[in-house]
Amino acid sequence: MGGTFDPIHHGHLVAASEVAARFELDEVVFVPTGRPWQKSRGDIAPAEHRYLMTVIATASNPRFTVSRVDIDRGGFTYTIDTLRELHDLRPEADLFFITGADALAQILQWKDVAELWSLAHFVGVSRPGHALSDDGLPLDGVSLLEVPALSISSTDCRRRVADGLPVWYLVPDGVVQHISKHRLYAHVDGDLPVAVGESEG
Ligand SMILES: Nc1ncnc2c1ncn2[C@@H]1O[C@H](COP(=O)(O)OP(=O)(O)OP(=O)(O)O)[C@@H](O)[C@H]1O
Ligand SMILES: O=C(O)c1ccc[n+]([C@@H]2O[C@H](COP(=O)([O-])O)[C@@H](O)[C@H]2O)c1
Repeated sequence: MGGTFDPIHHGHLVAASEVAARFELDEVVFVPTGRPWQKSRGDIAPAEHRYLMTVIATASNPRFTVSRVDIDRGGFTYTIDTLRELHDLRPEADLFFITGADALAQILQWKDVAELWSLAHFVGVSRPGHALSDDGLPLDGVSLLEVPALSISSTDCRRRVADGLPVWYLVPDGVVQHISKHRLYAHVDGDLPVAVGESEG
């Protein structure tokens, strides 16, 4: 499952858990983006913080792991590169790529989209507020799955932190503590950096 995970929340975790159960996956690899080219805001939290929060959030599940491939590659993150790299690392694995309904709706604009279908099977999951559709996508390349609806977004979590509202139970407890310890999201939608005293690496 690829994502900016800024921060990772229970919507991501429930979606991953449900896909793993329905498709009988051995492992779900969470891949935090390095530099997501389609997210226009300039205040994305440093990749190392997004990586650490993803590790913290997934640590208790033996089937969940986290990959640094997109962070370590540098430059903008494209799923075609993610899948090629994961395939090279694990040539024996059948790869599935989990995407929410909003991301799936944009997929025809992704880099080298025609090649994506040969590298992984895509699983589009439902997400409150977004229509889940495979219109225009290859039938054998994509499956759609209804997952328990959690109306949580990273955007809303960041805003809540900036407004002094709790994010307990929206994100895992350890992620609440990481955000608080490093004063992430103290400012959003402004010119100030996301993490006080740090910049995007
Ligand atoms: N609540 C949710 N239910 C199902 N899928 C989700 C949910 N939130 C995010 N996803 C999916 O998880 C993947 C990674 O999402 P991402 O890290 O961009 O989180 P986000 O909440 O959409 O972030 P932001 O609000 O910053 O855009 C995407 O494919 C997205 O569609
Ligand atoms: O490859 C692309 O062109 C592309 C464009 C937009 C998003 N993605 C991937 O989709 C996943 C979810 O992205 P995001 O920005 O919604 O967190 C993440 O793995 C991104 O790298 C990929």
